Amino acid sequence: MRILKFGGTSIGSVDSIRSVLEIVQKSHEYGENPVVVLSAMGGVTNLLTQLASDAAEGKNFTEGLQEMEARHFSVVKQLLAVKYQNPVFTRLKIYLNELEDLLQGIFNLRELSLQSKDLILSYGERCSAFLVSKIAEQHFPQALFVDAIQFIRTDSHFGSAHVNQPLSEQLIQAFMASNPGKLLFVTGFIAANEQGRITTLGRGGSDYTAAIIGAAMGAEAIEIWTDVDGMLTADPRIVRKAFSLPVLSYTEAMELSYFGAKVIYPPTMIPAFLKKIPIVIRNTFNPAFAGTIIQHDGGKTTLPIKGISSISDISVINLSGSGMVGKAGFSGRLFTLLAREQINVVLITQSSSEHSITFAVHPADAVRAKRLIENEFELELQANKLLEPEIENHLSVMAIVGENMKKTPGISGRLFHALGRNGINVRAIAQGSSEYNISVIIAKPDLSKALNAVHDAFFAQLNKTLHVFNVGTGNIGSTLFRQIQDQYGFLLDHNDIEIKVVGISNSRKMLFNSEGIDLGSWKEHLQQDGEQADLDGFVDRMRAMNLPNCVFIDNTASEYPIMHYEEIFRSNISIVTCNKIANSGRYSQYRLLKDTARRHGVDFFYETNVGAGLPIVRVLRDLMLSGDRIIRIEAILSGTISYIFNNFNGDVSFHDVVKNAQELGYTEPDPRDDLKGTDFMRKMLILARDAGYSLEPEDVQLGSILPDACIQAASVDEFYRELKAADDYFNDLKSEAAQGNKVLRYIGKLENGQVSIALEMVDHAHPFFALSGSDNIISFTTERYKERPLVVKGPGAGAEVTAAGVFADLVNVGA
Ligand SMILES: NC(=O)c1ccc[n+]([C@@H]2O[C@H](COP(=O)([O-])OP(=O)(O)OC[C@H]3O[C@@H](n4cnc5c(N)ncnc54)[C@H](O)[C@@H]3O)[C@@H](O)[C@H]2O)c1
Ligand SMILES: N[C@@H](CCO)C(=O)O
Ligand code: NA
Repeated sequence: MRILKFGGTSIGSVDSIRSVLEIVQKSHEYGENPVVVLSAMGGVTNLLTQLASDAAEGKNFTEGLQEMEARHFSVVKQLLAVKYQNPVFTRLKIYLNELEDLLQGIFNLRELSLQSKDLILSYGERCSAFLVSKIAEQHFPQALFVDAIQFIRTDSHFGSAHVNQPLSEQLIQAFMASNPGKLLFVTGFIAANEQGRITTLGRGGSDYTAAIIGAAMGAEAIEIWTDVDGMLTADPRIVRKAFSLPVLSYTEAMELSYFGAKVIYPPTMIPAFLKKIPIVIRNTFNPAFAGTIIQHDGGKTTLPIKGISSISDISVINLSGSGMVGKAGFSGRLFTLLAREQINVVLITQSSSEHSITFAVHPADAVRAKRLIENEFELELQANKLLEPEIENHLSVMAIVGENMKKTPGISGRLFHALGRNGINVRAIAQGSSEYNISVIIAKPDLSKALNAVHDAFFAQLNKTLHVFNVGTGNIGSTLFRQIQDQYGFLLDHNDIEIKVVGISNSRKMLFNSEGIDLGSWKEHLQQDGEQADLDGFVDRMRAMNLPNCVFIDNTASEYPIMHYEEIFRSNISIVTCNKIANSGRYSQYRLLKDTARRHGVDFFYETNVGAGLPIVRVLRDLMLSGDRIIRIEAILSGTISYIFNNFNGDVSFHDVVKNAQELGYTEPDPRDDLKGTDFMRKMLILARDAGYSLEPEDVQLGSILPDACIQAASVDEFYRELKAADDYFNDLKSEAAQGNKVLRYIGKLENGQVSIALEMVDHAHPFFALSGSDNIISFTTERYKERPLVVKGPGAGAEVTAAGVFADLVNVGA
């Protein structure tokens, strides 16, 4: 036999009642008649509570009664054939008249006892169960309405009565034996005391009814039909990626329910737990879904934890002082006191030095708890053996739960790594020795970030989400967006990485969307919905959004974003940048940024600072980390100048080749940065620093390829005019080289801690002779690559290869 319990939302509307009957039908086809337990129609219990208190306060309750009638009558009209309607109306009318009389009595007396309130609430379940039984009777002649007051016996603790389990079981068994072959529709939540007065079972009451009947009948399962897909890994309103768990043990379900998950109320599980009857959580609105089975063991699963639960508002009380050290009985007194005063202690931690005890309570209890402690420990306080108890508010508890964590090392490591990497400070920690649960206390504003980060850390085989804030939407930025969009599905399917661009800014506008900006139409969105750009505001907003796995990408050539790098790292946000200015300014700044990133455990990736997407920064880092020593670096690292010299032949003028390079996206936004050698200087400086030399920009010996007039030009346009005027100068250079069968190459060198860059003419014997397009080349001569250097060569400029390099850095964040 199965017990099917339907909550208020499941019978809240005509459509949902239809689904309920289909579910009953299926279950009926499956085997014997199920027992159906019903709550009041959605919202009716609240309505009745309101009516009762209105009546007690002498307020008019007629309108509410009419609403109660209308809700039930409208179901009758829609779901019962006309010929069956009258007797049902009559019976409902009788209930409603009784209810009205009761309310009138309360109104007259201006008094509402718990006993009368239970009686009033009982009409919710009685009307719903009766009504649904009558609708069912049209298809199932064996349907029978049952008022559970006939067989569930409780004490007289009105409002939340205790069930007399043995007696109730006997009565239930007797009732079932005398009603064979019936399909029972039973009222949930309500019962009766020994005098036959109506009582209610408190929170989770209808689930409890189902569990009691299930236990009495040794049911094969108790199905709790609700409006969610079962127990989820986390609160889906906060963690979008939360998913339904197929199997949980009773203990796990209790731990998860204790902190937050409102799907079931743990005490209702006890009768089922004792008889090892599985409880299945199912969704009335998605009946095809299997839901969650709560059973004796947690099932076979590879998941290290089952879920993450939380309480968003909690207060912590901290007690410290020498008075507790080595004093047996101190914590006994403390917690006995709190228990006696009905203060629920959510979590306790004590350090092994025994110098302090920290415990968490609900905020409403905090001040009272502090006063109680002050009274109880007055002597200790006076003698300074105990310091004033301190209350801290605005905190949350987050707990990871699962039986698999038992005896599995590394679980807490993973938890704290995820928290630490995201800059979440842990205020207190508790782990029960049962090892089902590790709880941490954190600041309330961090809760959402913590839940998401920890969810990703434990369920990462399902994917990790990188939240990207990008400044700069020019050549590189816009190409990167296109690449991310093209690659989105692949990354998700094959690497379980999801990239959400949640903030975009250029120098005119900025736009945010924590769900991710549609990269197919970012331009239009930014144009239409963007706010006025403001870099301070952009960074502030990024921090305020407080998203997990957050990455700031700098795709500008501006010095302004760099001023924020340090505070961005301090906010535990990683940075990926193709902007070379940060690493090629003062050495102290380079050092500070690297150290800050390291101290905060976040990534600072800038592969595209040298040779665009070519692996150069990475190669140098690996050489250094593995203990190699750089003897010499020789390189051509200006894609623009490479392109120019490779295409400055025949009749074409130097001026036109430069223009071409700019059109092809090789140059810096201001091409003089390339031609003056500034861009190359920056790259050599970055390499030298990464190789261990603390050089300043002025330490680089920079030979120019431009005549002074071009360098001094006031604007880009004027620069191009000067360039045209300098045609002869460049033609002379070209023919001089050609005469010696040589080519022009702008070559950088690092040797003995010295960096120089100079224009050279090289012949075919030189390894840099044969280059084409915008190719870069770099050769590392090291202790290990001494005879033949390690060489990296390929296109070192252009939007595609650069954006691809930024993209690669991005996906490596947190790897
Ligand atoms: N082109 C290449 O091959 C290559 C290779 C490696 C690195 N890079 C680097 O890529 C970066 C971008 O180059 P690009 O060609 O895309 O430049 P671009 O001029 O096309 O785009 C620059 C973008 O930055 C934005 N911007 C400038 N200042 C800003 C500010 N203060 N706040 C917000 N946004 C701001 C602009 O609005 C624009 O959207 C440069 O740092 C360059 O050195 C380029
Ligand atoms: N402007 C740069 C882009 C690559 O950093 C170049 O020409 O090399
Ligand atoms: Na590179």
